[in-house]
Amino acid sequence: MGKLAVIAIGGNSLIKDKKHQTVDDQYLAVCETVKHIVDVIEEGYEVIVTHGNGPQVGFMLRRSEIAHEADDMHLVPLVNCDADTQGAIGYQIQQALQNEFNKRGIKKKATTVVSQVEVDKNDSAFSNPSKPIGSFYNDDDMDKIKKEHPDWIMINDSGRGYRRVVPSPMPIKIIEQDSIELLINKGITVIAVGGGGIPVIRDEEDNLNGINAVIDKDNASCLLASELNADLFIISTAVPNVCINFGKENQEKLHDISLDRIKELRDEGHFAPGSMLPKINACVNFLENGGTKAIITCPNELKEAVIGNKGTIICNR
Ligand SMILES: Nc1ncnc2c1ncn2[C@@H]1O[C@H](COP(=O)(O)OP(=O)(O)O)[C@@H](O)[C@H]1O
Ligand SMILES: NC(=O)OP(=O)(O)O
Repeated sequence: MGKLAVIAIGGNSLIKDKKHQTVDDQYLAVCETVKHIVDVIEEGYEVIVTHGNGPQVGFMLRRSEIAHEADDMHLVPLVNCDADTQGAIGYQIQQALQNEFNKRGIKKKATTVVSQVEVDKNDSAFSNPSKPIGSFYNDDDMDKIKKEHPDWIMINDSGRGYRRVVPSPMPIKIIEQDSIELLINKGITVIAVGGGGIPVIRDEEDNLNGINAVIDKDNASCLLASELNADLFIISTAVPNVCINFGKENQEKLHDISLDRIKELRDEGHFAPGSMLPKINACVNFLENGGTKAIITCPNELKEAVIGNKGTIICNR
């Protein structure tokens, strides 16, 4: 097998803005992102694509709640919304990859693996929801939300608006890891641990059971990249570079940076919880687990970042 890259695509990066969040809009964004992923494959990497589902799983949950409120339809549990988004987004990425391979005359196949990820039922995240999902709300919306949904827990998501949060336990084990490895060793481009994976817990009889949560896809992708000893861990998001003083007048892009320096900047509080901080932590964990190179950038700079010219490149040195 050639070099292995795990590329994690952000759920928000598949949705350009509030006016472009239909399924068709998302497919166009997937097709655009996939072109850049295939560029990386053409650079000689076998690729596992992982993806987020933050916005999508929130939309799906809300649809189910609205149908329940309006027409007494049954509710869809959050864990099943995870599974639904994994299938729906995986389908789009798989189809777009296959079409792009065919267009470029690349004899490769793409396959999505429905992935369960084990978590600890005693994870403190279950009593401390922190994962933003669904739509962004502004100050005016918040008055209505407080009245109509007093049970929702809301946070300010990196100054982009308010979002509902749900528990996000740490991933412990990727249940389908062997199948993913088997496929990648056959040269198949795999889409896996979508939405961070479907969270499951293990009971005393060793049975797996779904649990309502949304695993952070950066953490699950890091676990997969570390377990498979990936040569490269890439997080593709909406910004070309990680910045210090993000959103301020003195904002500065980070290019090449060492593991030690990024940890210092993290500890100084430069990276917003719920958005950039989990990405930084995932890269740090990947490098501390033996990885050598992690990249954070946007889809259209993926190839240049892999070559070493763009993006934020964090190295273990
Ligand atoms: N220090 C930072 N540097 C760059 N972007 C940051 C920083 N802090 C927060 N952000 C925000 O984090 C976003 C990425 O997080 P998010 O949208 O949650 O990711 P995802 O693409 O995985 O859905 C960026 O688009 C940017 O708005
Ligand atoms: N599950 C998850 O981490 O999704 P996002 O990357 O879309 O937030």
